[in-house]
Amino acid sequence: MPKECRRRTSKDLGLPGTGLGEGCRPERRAAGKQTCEELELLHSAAERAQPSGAAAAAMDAPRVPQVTITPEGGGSSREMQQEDWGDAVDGTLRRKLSNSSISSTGSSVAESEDDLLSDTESRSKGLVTLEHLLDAGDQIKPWWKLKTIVHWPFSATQRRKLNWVQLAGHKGNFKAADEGTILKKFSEFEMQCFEKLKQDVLLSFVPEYHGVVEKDGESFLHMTDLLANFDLPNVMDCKMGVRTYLEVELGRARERPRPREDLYRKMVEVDGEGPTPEEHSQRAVTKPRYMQWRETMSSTHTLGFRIEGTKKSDGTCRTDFKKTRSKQDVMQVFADFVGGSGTITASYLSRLTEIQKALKTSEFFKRHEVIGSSLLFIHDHTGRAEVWMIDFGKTTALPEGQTLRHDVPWTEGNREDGYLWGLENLIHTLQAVGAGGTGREAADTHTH
Ligand SMILES: Nc1ncnc2c1ncn2[C@@H]1O[C@H](COP(=O)(O)OP(=O)(O)OP(=O)(O)O)[C@@H](O)[C@H]1O
Ligand SMILES: O=P(O)(O)O[C@@H]1[C@H](O)[C@H](O)[C@@H](OP(=O)(O)O)[C@H](OP(=O)(O)O)[C@H]1O
Repeated sequence: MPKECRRRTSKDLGLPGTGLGEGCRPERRAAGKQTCEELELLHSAAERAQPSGAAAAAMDAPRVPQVTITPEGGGSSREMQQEDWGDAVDGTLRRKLSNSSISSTGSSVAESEDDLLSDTESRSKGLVTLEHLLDAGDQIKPWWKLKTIVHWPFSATQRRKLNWVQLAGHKGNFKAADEGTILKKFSEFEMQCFEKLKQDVLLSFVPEYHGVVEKDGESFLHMTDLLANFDLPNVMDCKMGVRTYLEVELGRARERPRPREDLYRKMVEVDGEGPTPEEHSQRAVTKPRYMQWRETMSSTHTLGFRIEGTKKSDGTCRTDFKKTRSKQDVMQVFADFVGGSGTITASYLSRLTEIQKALKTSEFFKRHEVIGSSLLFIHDHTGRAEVWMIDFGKTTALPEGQTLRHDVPWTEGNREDGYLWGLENLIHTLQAVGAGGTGREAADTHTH
């Protein structure tokens, strides 16, 4: 998601009480970022420029367009110059694209580039300790603009640190809150989604949302901790869809390629032959290039979802699924995760079927491009098993009147995300596990 959107302060949003310097990074904004309103404009403009391809074919053989972003000028990054804008068909759009910076992690491309050495280490790999953000005496300002008032009845015992499971995202994105709830770094897109979901059939499949809270000029989304009522939970995060980056990110990368050394290093760690000779020579890759490579290495392209991480009740965590691509590999991970329990598998399947049904009737889902969102699987020894939809940091509204099918191939401009197709494959995969499959015998089942 737009990182600056996540980090916006009350003052950015026209609210009283905090200074721009508190919590956010105004100097980074000034260095060429854009507002969420501008991003919405971008989406609309991109739509006008490339109307929906309305891919009619069912998604049984996903086409993955080759959208390769290569730096200009023999592979070196190029700063967009003011005079370049003169070439633009739509100068406003191009200027905004050149300034955009999008991610759902709360750290901008510029920030990541400032912080190359720590990127890999900064992503959560499982068990984390959440700090309580607020002290008992802190006053929470009502987020009046959003018509949300947050009450904060803190007691000393509730202020203890929380041992928690975070299978994806950047460390530090979450804080502990009062009992049974957590705080996630603010994202305007995610906040808007939570607000809209209040009136949607998907409401019972997303964490309960308690509004926005603010501390030291930084804003957070206050939501239910889905792990709170489990005893030594087993947790799995599956990132849904055939695509993990927004179309607008591609546009920006074309306008202003910014090869990143940290992403190059992450790529080489997994596959020394991943980078092209040019990328090897400059020791950097652009973000969409990295994201596309991640998608093809994992099951995102072949199945429409991928496993991000697992944590088991014995405390072991795994986030090394970058090369888990085939249906049999995915089945093996699931079989291990449910520990052979037919009851757990059946509960998960029943919940997934409910989610699938709700998605097919959801007005919200129809009108949003859902990118980078996950299904969070949680079960424990009591036999309780739940699946929840999380992470709407890159879920963006479509222009008025446009809808998506979510089960047809993506072609640039149609904004399809393949979420429903991925969900169907996920259900089939789990059914195969429930039928006794461990993954080893699945080589002959159909994968794409
Ligand atoms: N409401 C919740 N209750 C319990 N755990 C959660 C909740 N929301 C997120 N998590 C945990 O935190 C992890 C990261 O969540 P999320 O994807 O929302 O963060 P993010 O920073 O937006 O990640 P990314 O950078 O991958 O987009 C999840 O994998 C899950 O383990
Ligand atoms: O899983 P990996 O291999 O660690 O790669 C990260 C992953 O694809 C995240 O989804 C992405 O954040 P967004 O979804 O927020 O864009 C992040 O970009 P970032 O480095 O710009 O944060 C990548 O580094």
